[in-house]
Amino acid sequence: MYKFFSQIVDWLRSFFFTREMELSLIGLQNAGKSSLVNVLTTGSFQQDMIPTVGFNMKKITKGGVTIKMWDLGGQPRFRSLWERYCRGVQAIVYVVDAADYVSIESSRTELHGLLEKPSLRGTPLLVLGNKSDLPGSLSTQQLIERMELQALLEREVCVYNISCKCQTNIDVTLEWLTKHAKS
Ligand SMILES: Nc1nc2c(ncn2[C@@H]2O[C@H](COP(=O)(O)OP(=O)(O)OP(=O)(O)O)[C@@H](O)[C@H]2O)c(=O)[nH]1
Ligand SMILES: [Mg+2]
Repeated sequence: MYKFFSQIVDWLRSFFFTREMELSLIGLQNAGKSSLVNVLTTGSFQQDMIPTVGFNMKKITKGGVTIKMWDLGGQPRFRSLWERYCRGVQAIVYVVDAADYVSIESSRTELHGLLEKPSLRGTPLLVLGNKSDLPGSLSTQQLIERMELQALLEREVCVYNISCKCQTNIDVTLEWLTKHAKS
């Protein structure tokens, strides 16, 4: 019932006060970017996902903010697209599989390589350690260390542990995003 009323309030608010933002979801294949988009747009999690080919775009309106999300493919052949789709967005959302110790180094290298691009200087970064439901997944502190996030000095950086599967910390993620909308 509460959900129903909040949807109506969102819908009414969207006519009068909607602000906008654009963000890009980046990260290695299998990190859970498209799963996050699904959870944000439909509220549901799917185990069997098809890897993203190129990119997809989805829009949601939450809390008076319309968020345009570019969901990029994480396979090596699509990573050259990342910079282009991160230019001019209000936030870069970098998703990491926090339970995959093998790929974390490659994830760190890709992130730092991307953020070196002058066109992305100063763009706020939200790092999401996904799959916190899996045993042994990295804590936020471990993620900060393994991803060398303390070395990123020229921008706002925030880190959360999330689980798309259990919908953990999806609310704080959304809150962070809507705070970064254009005023
Ligand atoms: N246990 C668990 N599995 C998850 C979670 N989020 C996503 N997955 C699984 O991880 C796999 C990859 O998810 P996707 O959302 O397709 O990953 P992606 O980052 O979009 O991958 P690409 O499109 O190839 O870049 C799927 O099997 C999902 O079911 C989570 O929070 N917990
Ligand atoms: Mg995908």
